[in-house]
Amino acid sequence: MTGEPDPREGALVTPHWQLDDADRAPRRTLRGLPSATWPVLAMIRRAAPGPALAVVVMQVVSGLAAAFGLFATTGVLTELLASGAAGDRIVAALPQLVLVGAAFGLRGAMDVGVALAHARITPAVRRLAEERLYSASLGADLASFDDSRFYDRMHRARDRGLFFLERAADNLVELIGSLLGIAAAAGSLVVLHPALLPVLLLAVIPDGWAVQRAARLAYASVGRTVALDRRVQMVSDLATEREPAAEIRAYRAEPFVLHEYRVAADPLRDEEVRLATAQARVRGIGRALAGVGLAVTYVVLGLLVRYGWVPLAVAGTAVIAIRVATTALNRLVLAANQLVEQGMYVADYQDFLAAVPDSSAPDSAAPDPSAPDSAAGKPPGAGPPPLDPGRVVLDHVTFSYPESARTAVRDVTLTIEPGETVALVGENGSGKTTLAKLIAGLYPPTSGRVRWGGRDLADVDRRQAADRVMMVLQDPIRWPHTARVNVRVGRHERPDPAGAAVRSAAGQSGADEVVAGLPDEWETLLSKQFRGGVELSGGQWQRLAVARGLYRDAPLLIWDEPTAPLDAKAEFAVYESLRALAADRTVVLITHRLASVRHADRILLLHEGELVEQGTHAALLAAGGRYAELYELQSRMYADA
Ligand SMILES: Nc1ncnc2c1ncn2[C@@H]1O[C@H](COP(=O)(O)OP(=O)(O)OP(=O)(O)O)[C@@H](O)[C@H]1O
Repeated sequence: MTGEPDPREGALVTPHWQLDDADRAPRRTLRGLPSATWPVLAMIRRAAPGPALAVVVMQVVSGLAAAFGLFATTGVLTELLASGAAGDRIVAALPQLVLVGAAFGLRGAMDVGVALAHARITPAVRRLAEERLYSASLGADLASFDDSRFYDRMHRARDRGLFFLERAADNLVELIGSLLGIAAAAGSLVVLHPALLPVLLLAVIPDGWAVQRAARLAYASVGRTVALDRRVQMVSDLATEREPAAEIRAYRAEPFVLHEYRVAADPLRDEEVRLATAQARVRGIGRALAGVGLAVTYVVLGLLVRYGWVPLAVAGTAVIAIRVATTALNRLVLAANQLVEQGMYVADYQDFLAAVPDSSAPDSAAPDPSAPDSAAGKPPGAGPPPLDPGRVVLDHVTFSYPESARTAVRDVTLTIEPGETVALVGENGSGKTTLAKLIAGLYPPTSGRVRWGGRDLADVDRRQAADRVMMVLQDPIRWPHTARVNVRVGRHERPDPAGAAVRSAAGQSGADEVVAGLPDEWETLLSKQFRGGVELSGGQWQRLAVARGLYRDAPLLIWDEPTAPLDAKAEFAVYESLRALAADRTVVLITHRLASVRHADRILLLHEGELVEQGTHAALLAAGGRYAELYELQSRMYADA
C-alpha cells in the first residue's frame, strides 16, 4: 500500500486546543495554573466537600509537623554536638529526639489521612462529573446531535474531559501537599537563619529546572502524537470489537487493518522513544547540576559555620530541610505542569456543559423498568396538563439539518385530522423520516410552524410532546438489557404489575414468539457482551422494538418502516395490529412497500423534500402521476417475481 498519506499530516494532527510553542510552556504554566485550578477545585468542593476540607487541614498539620520536626532536629543536633561525654549528650538529646519522633509520626499519620481522604475525592469527582455530562447530553435536543460541533464537543468532554478531570483532581491534591511541604521547609529555614533561604534556592533550582524541562518535552510530544493516538485507538476498536468483526473477515480486510495500525503505531513508538531519551538526557543534566548545586550548598553552609554565622546544628538541620524541599519541589513542578495541561481538557468538559442550556436530568425520578411490577409514575398534579395532538397542522414547514446546504423538507403545508392514517412515501432521501420527526416535535422547523390542536410546538416542552407520541423507527436501539426491559423502556414509568401490557404488546408484534424461544424468556439478557446474554437476529430485534412502540401507547403513532427486516408472517401480524391501533389514534406511516399503504386514509408523496402529491391510493393511481408510476414499478417487480 504505497502512497499512503503520513498520518501525522492533515487535520487530525492539530488538536482542537492548538498546542502553543513548547518554549512558552513555563510562562503558560504560571499563567494557566489559576484557570486550570478553579474548575477542578469547584468540582471537588461540590463532589466531596468533607474529604476536601480534611485533605487541606491534614496537609497543613503535616506541614506544621514537618516544620516542628526540623526545629526539634536542631535541638537534637545541638545537644549531640555539645561538649561532654557521649552518653550524657545522648541522654540530654532524648527529649528533643522524642519530639522529632512525635513530629514525624504525626506527619506520617497525616499523610495516611490525606491518602484516605484523597481516595474518596477522585471517585466522587468522577461520579459527579459523569452524571453532569450524561445529564447534559440526554438533555440536549435531537438536532444537536446532527451538529458536528456539538458532537465533537461532547465527545471531547466525554473521552478526555472526564478522564483528565479525575487526573487533575489528583494533581491538585498533590500540588497543595507539595506547596505546603516547601513552605514548611523554607519557613523553618528562615526561622532558623534567614541566610539559609538563598542556600535552599541554590540547591533546588537545578532539579526544578530538570523537571520543568522534562515536562515541557512531554508537552511538546503530545502535540506530535495526539492524532496518532486517536488513530491507534480507532484501529484498536476495528480489530477487537464485535460489530466490525464479521465485515472485516468477509472483506478479508485483516491485513489492511494491521497495516493501518502499523502506519500509526510505528511513528508513535519512535516518538515515545525519542521523548524518553530526551527526558533521560535532561534528567541526567539536571542530576549533574543538582550535584554541583549541592556541593556549592555544602561549601556555603561550611563557610557560614566556619565564620560563626550559623551554628553547626542549624546547618545540619538545613541539610535535611533542603532534601525535603527538593523532593517537594519536584512534585510541585510536575503536578503544576500536568494540571495546566489537563486544564485544557477540563475546559472542554466545562465548555460542553455550558453549551447545553438544559443540563438537568431529563427524568430524574425515573423508576427502574427492569422491575416487573414497577408502578411508580409521575406524582399526581405534577407538570403541565397533557398535550393533545388533536389536529396536526404543518404551516409552510422547511427544515435543513445543521451545517447542511441541502433542504431536507421544503415548504410543506399539511393538516392531519385526529384519527387519520397518513402514509408518507417517496424515494430514498426524499425527506419522509425528517418530516415524521418534525410532526413528532423532535426537530424544530427551520421556518414555518408545527401545531398540535392549535398549540405551536415551539411553545411546548419537547418532553411533554414526546409523551404523546409512540414511535417505531427504522433502526431501533438494541437495549443491552432483558427482553422485558426492551419492551418496558417504551414507557418505563407505566405501571404494569402483572406484566399484562407487556404481553399484549408482544402478542401484537410477534415478539411473544421470540421471547418463548429464549432461555429465560422475559428475563433473558439480550447482549452477548455479558455472560449468559444471547443475541437476536435483526428481525427478532425488530419485533421487540415494535412491541416497545406498542407498549408506549400514545395518541400519535409514527411508524417509520419498522417492518423492513420482518419475515412475511411477522409483517402481516404487525400490519394487522397497526390497523387495530389506528382505530383511535393518529398514524403517520412511512414505508417503501406501497402495497401496505393502500389502506391509509391519505397518501403523501414526497420528492426532494417537497410534498408533491397527496390523496387516496385510488385517487393517486387515477391521477397517473409519480405515485402511480412508483406503484406500477413495484407491482411489476412482484408480478415478475
Ligand atoms: N442527521 C442528518 N444530518 C444531515 N442530513 C441528513 C440527516 N438525516 C437525513 N439527512 C438528509 O436529509 C434528507 C432527507 O433524509 P430522510 O432521512 O428524511 O429521507 P427519507 O425519505 O426518510 O429516506 P429513506 O427512504 O432512505 O429512509 C437526505 O438528503 C439526507 O441526506
